[in-house]
Amino acid sequence: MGSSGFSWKLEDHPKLPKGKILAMVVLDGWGEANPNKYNCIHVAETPTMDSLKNGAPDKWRLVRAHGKAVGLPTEDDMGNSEVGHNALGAGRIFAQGAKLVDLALESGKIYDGEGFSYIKESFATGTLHLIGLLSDGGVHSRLDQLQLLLKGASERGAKRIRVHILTDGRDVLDGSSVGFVEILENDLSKLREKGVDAQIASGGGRMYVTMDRYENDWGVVKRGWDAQVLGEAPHKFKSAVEAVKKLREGANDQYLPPFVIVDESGKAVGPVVDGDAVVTLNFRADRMVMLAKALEYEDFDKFDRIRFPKIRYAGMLEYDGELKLPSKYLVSPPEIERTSGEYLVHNGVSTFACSETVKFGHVTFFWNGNRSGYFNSDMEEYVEIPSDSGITFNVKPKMKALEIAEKARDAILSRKYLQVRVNLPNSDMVGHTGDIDATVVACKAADEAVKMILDAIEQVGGIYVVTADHGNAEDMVKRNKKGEPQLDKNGQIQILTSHTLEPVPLAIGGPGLAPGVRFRKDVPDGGLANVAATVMNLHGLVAPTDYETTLIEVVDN
Ligand SMILES: O=C(O)[C@H](O)COP(=O)(O)O
Ligand SMILES: [Mn+2]
Ligand SMILES: [Mn+2]
Repeated sequence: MGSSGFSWKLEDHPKLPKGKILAMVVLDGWGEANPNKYNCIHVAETPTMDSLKNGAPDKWRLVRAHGKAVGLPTEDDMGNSEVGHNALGAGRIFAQGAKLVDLALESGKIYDGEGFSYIKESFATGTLHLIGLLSDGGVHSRLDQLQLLLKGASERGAKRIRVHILTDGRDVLDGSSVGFVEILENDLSKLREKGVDAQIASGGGRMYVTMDRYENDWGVVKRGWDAQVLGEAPHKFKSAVEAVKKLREGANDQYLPPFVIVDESGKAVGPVVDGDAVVTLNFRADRMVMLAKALEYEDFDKFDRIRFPKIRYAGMLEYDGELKLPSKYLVSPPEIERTSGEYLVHNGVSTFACSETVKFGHVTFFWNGNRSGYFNSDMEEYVEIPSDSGITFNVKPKMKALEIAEKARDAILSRKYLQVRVNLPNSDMVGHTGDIDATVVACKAADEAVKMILDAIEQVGGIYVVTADHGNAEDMVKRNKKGEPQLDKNGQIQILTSHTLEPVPLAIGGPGLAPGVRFRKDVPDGGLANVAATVMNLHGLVAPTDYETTLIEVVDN
């Protein structure tokens, strides 16, 4: 015990044994909603998940996975992977990036911080570049925060501003990009009236330009770099509204090719040059870390940057607490410390975690409170299965679910680890494409993967915990206030590519689960943050007192 009285040691649970092998399965984007034809989980054959739901009613329940339950600003905020895995892993609810940026902008504190002072040094002679996702999705960024920052920066001396937009269509409806660009253009023209030289300089669809994650495909970041920093892209336009309208003829918002805005003489209006300031607008880390590395690291070999301008760069947030990246940021991230993963290794629970690349950081980095690397490499093993790159996942909806399940199975059967944790990406990644038939295939594949893991748990006499981080595949249509599918102006239903506000299932079981364990009835509002204490109990440990309460009780039979 340290002088502060803090100790990593957790008390033994009075009734539950230690030493059981536990599988922690997170189905990404698997919510619970009314059965209908837009509910791909309902339409798909999912016998394993169905049996968990119908087999043992006191061992299956729903938990909240959106809004305030996961630290988001309002109950209208859908859940997402970052906040969902943060809550699952940390066992407490932290005000998340979206909320912290809101507060910093509202109070004006964002302008008093070290990050803003740093970029401000460039305002007198350089250009301020803002790069980020342009939508009101609230998952990675929010339009209103960009609007406030534009106003705030111009009032504080930014005389030349260039915005590099990434169109969304993933956390918001496909096709909505045009409207967001129009709003931004309107704001920029008002700034110009006030004498600020403000323009959109480049753009592209988020999944094709810049916002790759976990180093799945550096080519995506390079495409962005070329447009944003070098001012080079295959498509050149005089206006961003025109660019997006035109490029949408060939691709959805998420996949628009890169473009640059050029002046009358055909010259790009906003490459990044020595002496400029750059802010990456996204508060969420996973899809900004790669660009942050390209902007910040002197030594960098992921692609040829051609030119590495000397700039003052700040992230909206610090994106990686372990790497301290970026070194300058406008708003401090939530301090997610003492996560369950760190406690467990201190209490003898060896851990194996696995997913494929596109979700690998979810069960490691997000799970551990936005921290990369191991807590204790002797007790942890994290395995990444390479994802396919350069495709949209409706083309291969089974993704690597089988391979992930096999790795988990082998880890369970090896009896080397007391916790085997996986993320199964299918329902989320394919759900985001908006392809309903493919999403049905995806859900079935995830269900089969769950079965393989539960079978292994059966063999070793272990325990399973199956849950999800937020909804997605259970509702693939935009609905009106009455809950009916919403039609667009051509009378077509509007496909919902985004996550949802639905709760997610939580199931426990397995031969190692002590008799008498069941879900308590007195935590009806339980959310993802309650899962960590629950899992600690199932490892035979009592959770720290400041964790959200456990969802289980042990009754004498
Ligand atoms: O980044 C994405 O793919 C979406 O914006 C959110 O999905 P995730 O939160 O499930 O990663
Ligand atoms: Mn997710
Ligand atoms: Mn998702």
